[in-house]
Amino acid sequence: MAFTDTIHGEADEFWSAILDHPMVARLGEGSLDEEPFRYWVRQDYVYLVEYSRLFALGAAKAPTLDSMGTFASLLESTVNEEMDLHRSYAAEFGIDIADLEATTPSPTTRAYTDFLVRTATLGSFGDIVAALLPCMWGFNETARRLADEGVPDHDQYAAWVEMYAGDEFTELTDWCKSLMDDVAASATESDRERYRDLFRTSAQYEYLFWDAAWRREEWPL
Ligand SMILES: Cc1ncc(CN)c(N)n1
Repeated sequence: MAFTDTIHGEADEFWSAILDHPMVARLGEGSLDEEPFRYWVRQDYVYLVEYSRLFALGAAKAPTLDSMGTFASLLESTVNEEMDLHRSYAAEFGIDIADLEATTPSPTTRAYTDFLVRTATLGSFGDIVAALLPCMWGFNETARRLADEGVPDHDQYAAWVEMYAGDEFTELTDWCKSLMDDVAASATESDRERYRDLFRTSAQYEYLFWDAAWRREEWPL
């Protein structure tokens, strides 16, 4: 059985919990207040800077030229397309780019990105794919399920749903799933156990990232 089929049930529990979170549910309904969303935009921008390093490290460790090329284009599209969405949100909110880039990462952003970059630095190519998978699968699944209920009647939230439910992001997610399946097919049982653990950790952080935005989490001192 393909690796992503073996974790499908568990993954689904994470995506359902994320969908039920009030931050996500209200974004989908178009009723989310601007403040938590502004917080999310700032935190996600600094998250994406570190997340992009995952692609650079993935390209460096890629076992084939084909996967090296895809990691390079994922790096390019994150920095120039996905982050453009955030730059356009910032412009609409009157936040300038220097201010956006100077955002202090929250405890959750810091912990999540440290986990990703540590995994990419010390781990194998398979470890990188396992830690990356929930970032793509989770966003794509969340946005597609929200889109199934109807695109929110709110320009900024509609743009969010359209970007992450769109064909390009869906294709990249499918590619990431099949890459995970290929890597896991030739891995040992203990490698597969580690991939599962890395997948779970990133999926937990995906939930916590939404929750931190909802609570507008800050450092205590
Ligand atoms: C926290 C988080 N996870 C995933 C994605 C999708 N690249 C994102 N923008 N932010």
